[in-house]
Parts: sequence; C-alpha cells; structure tokens
Amino acid sequence: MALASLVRRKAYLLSRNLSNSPADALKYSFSLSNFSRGFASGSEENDVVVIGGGPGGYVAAIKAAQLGLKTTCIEKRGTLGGTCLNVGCIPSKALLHSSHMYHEATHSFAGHGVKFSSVEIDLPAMMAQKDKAVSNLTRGIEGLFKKNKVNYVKGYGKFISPSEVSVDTIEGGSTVVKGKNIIIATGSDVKSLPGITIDEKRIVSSTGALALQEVPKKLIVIGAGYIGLEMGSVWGRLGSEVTVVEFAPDIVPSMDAEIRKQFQRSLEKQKMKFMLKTKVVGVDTSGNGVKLTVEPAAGGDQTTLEADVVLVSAGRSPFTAGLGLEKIGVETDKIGRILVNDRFATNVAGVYAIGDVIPGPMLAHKAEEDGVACVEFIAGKHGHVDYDKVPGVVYTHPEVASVGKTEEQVKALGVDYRVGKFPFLANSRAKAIDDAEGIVKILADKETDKILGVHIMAPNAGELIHEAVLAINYDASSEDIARVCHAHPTMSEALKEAAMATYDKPIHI
Ligand SMILES: Cc1cc2nc3c(=O)[nH]c(=O)nc-3n(C[C@H](O)[C@H](O)[C@H](O)COP(=O)(O)OP(=O)(O)OC[C@H]3O[C@@H](n4cnc5c(N)ncnc54)[C@H](O)[C@@H]3O)c2cc1C
Ligand SMILES: NC(=O)c1ccc[n+]([C@@H]2O[C@H](COP(=O)([O-])OP(=O)(O)OC[C@H]3O[C@@H](n4cnc5c(N)ncnc54)[C@H](O)[C@@H]3O)[C@@H](O)[C@H]2O)c1
Repeated sequence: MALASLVRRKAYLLSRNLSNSPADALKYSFSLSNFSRGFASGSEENDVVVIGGGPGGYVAAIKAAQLGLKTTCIEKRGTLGGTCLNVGCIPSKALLHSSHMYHEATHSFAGHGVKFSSVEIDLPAMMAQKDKAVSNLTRGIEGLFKKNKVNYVKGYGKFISPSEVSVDTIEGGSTVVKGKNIIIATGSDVKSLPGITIDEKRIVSSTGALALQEVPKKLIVIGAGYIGLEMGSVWGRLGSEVTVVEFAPDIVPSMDAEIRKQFQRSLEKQKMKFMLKTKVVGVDTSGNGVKLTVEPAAGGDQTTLEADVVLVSAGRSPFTAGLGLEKIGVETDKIGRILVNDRFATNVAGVYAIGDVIPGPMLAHKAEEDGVACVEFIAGKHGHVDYDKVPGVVYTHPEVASVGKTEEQVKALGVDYRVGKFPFLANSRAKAIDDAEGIVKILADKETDKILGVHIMAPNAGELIHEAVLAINYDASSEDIARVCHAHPTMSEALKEAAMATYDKPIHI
C-alpha cells in the first residue's frame, strides 16, 4: 500500500512537470498572458505588487522575489506579519502557553512531586513576553524582505488603476507604486454584531482580549469558535469565570461531532460554562460592568448576564475598506469576499487576491499556501492548494486538530466508511506524563481504505496531526500509517494504533 501511494505520487509530480528556474518562469509567463501581464523590464515598474503584509502577503512577496520577480509589498500597519503575527496566532499562542504554565503550576505540579509555597501571576511580565515574541518575529520578516530584496512600502494602498496603487505613507505624503501584477492580501477584521460597539476595554475583540491589563473576574465570550475558546481558555486559566454564549446548538460547529462532545466536556471540566442555542439581544455599558441580555436562539424568555469584560468573537469579515475595488471593478460576493478563479485571478486582468480576503478557511497557513501558489501561477509555474486538506487546530488544552472530512460529512456523501479510534488513556507516553485526555479518530473508505479524515484531541494534537496531513495529501490508506514503525514511547503511537483499529485491530486496547 505504502509503495502504491509513492508510485502514484511520483506519477503526479511528473505529470505536473515542475519547473524551478526564473528562465522557465519567463517562458511560461508570456504563454499565460490571460493570467499575468509578463515581467518588468524598466527600473520603475514592479513585476509583482502585494497589498498587505500578513502571512498571505509577505509570503507571496518573498516567494515572488525568490522566483526572480521585482516585488514591492505595501503594508499600512507599520509592522509586517499581519493579523497573525501582530494580533492573532502568535500573541494568542504566547498567552495560551504562559497561562497553561500557570495552570499546570497550580493544578498539576504537586502531583508530579514539584511543590511551591506560592505561585502568582505577573500579568505585565506575561504581556511583555508576548510582546517580545511578536516584535522579534515581525522584525524577522523585515530581515527576510531585505535578504530577498523585497521592496517594502509602509502605508495605506488604494487602487487608482488595475496596475497602479496610490499609497498614503505612514510618514505622511503619498506615492504611486506600479505593478504588472497586483496581489490583494488585505486580510480580515473582526465581525461586529448589531447594537454592540467594541471599545477594546470592556467590550473587546480578540485584539483587546490579548492586551487586558487585569484578569477580569467575569468574562463573557460571544461565539464558541476558535477565538472564543482559545481566549476564553487563557483568561479562565488565569482566574476569570468564563461563560460562552453561542448561537448554534454546538461549540465549533465545523468540528467532528463526536470529538466536539468530548472537547466540550473537557472545557466544562476546566470550568468554562456554555450557553448554546442562545443569542445576544442587548448590551448595557452604562454602569461599571457590562450587562448582556440574551434569549434562546428560537425566541423565549430573556436573561441578563453580568460581566467585567465581553469578548466579541463571532467570526471575521474580509477587509477591503478604502482599497478602491469598485474603482477598478473587482467582483466580490455578498459578504465582501473577493472572487477569484483557481489561479487566484480576479475578474480584472493582472489583479489577484489571496488569504482571508477570499473564500476558504480563514487560517494563516492557508493564506501562505495561497500566496505561494498565486505567485507560482504569475510566474507561469504550477501552483497548488487543496482546501479540503488544510489542517485546523484549536490550541486549547487539550488541543483539537483535524484534517479532511468529519464523520457527518462522510455520511452525507453516502460513502461506505470505517472508523478507527484510540484513546490516549491507553497510550504509554500520555500515561507517563499524566496527560492522557483525548482520542485519535480516523475515517477511511471501506472499500479502498483511503483515509478520508483524521481528528485528534490531545495535548499536542497540533503537532501530531501533520503525519495525517501528509498521509491524506499522499492518498495513503490507514494500513499505510499502521505499517510504519513509530518511535516508542510517543503520543504518535496513538495515531498508529487508531490506524490499526481502522483496517484491523489495535494492539494496546
Ligand atoms: C486572535 C486570532 C488568533 C488566530 N490564531 C490563528 C492560528 O493560531 N492559526 C491560524 O492559522 N490562524 C489564526 N488566526 C487567523 C489568521 O490570523 C489569519 O487567517 C491570517 O492572518 C490571514 O492572513 P492574511 O495575510 O490573509 O491577512 P492578515 O493577516 O489580516 O494581513 C493583512 C494585512 O494587510 C494590511 N492591509 C489591509 N488593507 C491594506 C491596505 N489597503 N494597504 C496596506 N495594507 C493593508 C493589514 O494591515 C494587515 O496587516 C487567528 C486570528 C486571530 C484574530
Ligand atoms: N487556532 C486557529 O487556527 C485560529 C485561532 C483563532 C482564530 N482563527 C480564525 O479566525 C477566524 C475568526 O475566529 P472566530 O472564533 O471569531 O470565528 P469562528 O467562525 O471560528 O467562530 C464564531 C462562532 O460564533 C458563533 N456566532 C456567530 N454569530 C453569533 C452571535 N450573534 N451570537 C453568538 N454566537 C455567534 C458561530 O456560530 C461560531 O461558532 C476563524 O475563521 C478562524 O479560522 C483561527
């Protein structure tokens, strides 16, 4: 089976006829004039201009420069890295880690024979470590721009034509940047809710929740998605009473239902409270705290909840304000996402879009893949992103990671399937470190054994999932994973055992 997968993959790569040199890129670019307007010859005009320096934009800019294209990236924030590095993935993971250490110190260390007379939270120090991580990383990207000779313009970009962007620079004044190909990578912003004004103090978005100056006694989170559960975990571990109000009947509605139920139980054990099928109908900030009026999603009696801080985390919207899309006629859908074809080209020749601003999962690694593929297409190469194989991870404790289809999706497709599961309670490493909550669940096609989806709830599921991501990308079977020797004692052995349980029987349960 493993050999069969490899042979298939090799044939696939050969069929793609991957080319690597800028000379090849030039050759292809002129033959693909529908998608690209060729490359710059003069010193003024860029081959590629990228608007937005987030994971989509900065990666696209570096890749374009590496392909030999003259490239400029425009970013309004003053630092590179976008939402993800500045106010998203990185600061949230810093706080998740710090708060987890505090929680371990207060809840688990004694059981391992490590005792303290007292443990306290130094919130300014915690925030300073988070800020240091962010500034090191954002400066690192500036270094990468220099190394790869990407021109960096700090300012707000707006289209004046399909090949010209006017930039109001941060220092004041404006300049015009010209490009044969322009990539829109302007990302997303928090979705506001009617009647709720975010002041980033008492009613906060994720940005405010990453910078609170004291631990709120009571925190209400609106939306049980990625941000709500991660930021709710941070403040819950540091001592807040956390109540999550969710409109849908379930937390993280996109998650496999069986995993989601176990995940919710785990968060409830950590004292997170959930009000599902509930909608917020009013907010009152006239007193010291915040009063939130909620009612059942289907209608019914209203209840008033009180909190020191309310986090609005009910999704994000594409950000295109002030970009001048209407001026050049770029098409968007009903919720403002820029429409692109499978080469990331918009309806306007030479204008492309990637990342959170287009349809697809709003994830940093997906934006990066978009960025690479988009410039590969511009350079006449073959880009490739498969949104069905993009992993998703919720970085709580335990983490929940998944790739491919949920059991509900497989059922809906009418595919005959097998399920293999293995609990971390039966995994020797998890028991050794006394952190054994969680499960691996694999879904495979009954006839071919091809893996359709993998879902892991475990302390480091976000790392464990990548074996499954690789397997799914190479069309592997559950037997392919099961027959690979895994090191002992590791958490990864649970994936091997779940794979054995899918096509045959596990050993250790
Ligand atoms: C709290 C939080 C935690 C997150 N955690 C994770 C995580 O752990 N893993 C994960 O995969 N994803 C995570 N995400 C999502 C992730 O941040 C986004 O999917 C990702 O940043 C999208 O990248 P992007 O390049 O498309 O857009 P962005 O990162 O939003 O970058 C767009 C950039 O464009 C700039 N810009 C916009 N308009 C203009 C203009 N007209 N001119 C110049 N510049 C402009 C903006 O200033 C911004 O810097 C998180 C998000 C949040 C809010
Ligand atoms: N670990 C990660 O990869 C990570 C972390 C944070 C954010 N993100 C990304 O950022 C994006 C935004 O995150 P998010 O958590 O804001 O969105 P989300 O889409 O993950 O979750 C929003 C939740 O809010 C609920 N909701 C919507 N309207 C509501 C209302 N009026 N009242 C109550 N609940 C309501 C939805 O049903 C959903 O469960 C996500 O798409 C995610 O991909 C990813």
